[in-house]
Amino acid sequence: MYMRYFSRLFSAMAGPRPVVFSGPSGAGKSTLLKKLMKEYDGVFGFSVSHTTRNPRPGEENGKDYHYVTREVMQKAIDNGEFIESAVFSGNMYGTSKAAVQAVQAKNLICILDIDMQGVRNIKNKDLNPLYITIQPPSMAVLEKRLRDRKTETEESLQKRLHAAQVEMEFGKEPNVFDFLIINDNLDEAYGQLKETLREEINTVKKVSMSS
Ligand SMILES: Nc1nc2c(ncn2[C@@H]2O[C@H](COP(=O)(O)OP(=O)(O)O)[C@@H](O)[C@H]2O)c(=O)[nH]1
Ligand SMILES: Nc1ncnc2c1ncn2[C@@H]1O[C@H](COP(=O)(O)OP(=O)(O)O)[C@@H](O)[C@H]1O
Repeated sequence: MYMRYFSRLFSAMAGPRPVVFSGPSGAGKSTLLKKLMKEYDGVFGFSVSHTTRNPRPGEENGKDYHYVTREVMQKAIDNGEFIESAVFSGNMYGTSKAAVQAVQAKNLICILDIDMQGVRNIKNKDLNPLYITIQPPSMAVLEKRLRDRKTETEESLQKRLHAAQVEMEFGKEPNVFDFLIINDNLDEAYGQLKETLREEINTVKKVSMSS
């Protein structure tokens, strides 16, 4: 009872509750997140992860990711600068403490886009986020979207598809995610996402209006 009270009080002091987005590569996480952040400017802030993968055309260093070498990333991990890190499809990815603090310092809802290893690791930390999994309607649709995105080589595509099967199973595990959204029709999935986050959005809007 007291524990729950104090953990709520602590969360309130740390600002709004962060939101974790997970799900297979190609499920539509970035598409949905970008729409959300555009519509609700000043409500959400993106936790900019570090990665050793190369930037894609149109991606910006410091906005989509911090693009770093393995050496730099490993050193920062060893220095205790990361909340969590993982290897996905042969590249390192991780959430730095600074990335989350930068968003929380502005009293915004911190959005994390992380894989299932990240979800497992964050569960053991005191971030206390809401967990949302974004899933594709089927493996065939996922493959088509990933191919049409034209960001992957055949090799990295195959790695992503393999990982996607595991991520899809993980999405069904009980007691991991608070919400599951199937991204079939984009507008419908986006509507569900907004509905899911309505309470959080209204809380942040009220606080920013009263300050
Ligand atoms: N654990 C963890 N996973 C991350 C992080 N940043 C991104 N990811 C995940 O890494 C995977 C690959 O991301 P990316 O290379 O951008 O490819 P995409 O998901 O196909 O657009 C996705 O599942 C992301 O959710 C992070 O900081 N930590
Ligand atoms: N509902 C949808 N219908 C059709 N295409 C979609 C839909 N959602 C996303 N896409 C497209 O599918 C591809 C993968 O989406 P993306 O947001 O990059 O996924 P993720 O961030 O989960 O890897 C992108 O090219 C995107 O434009």
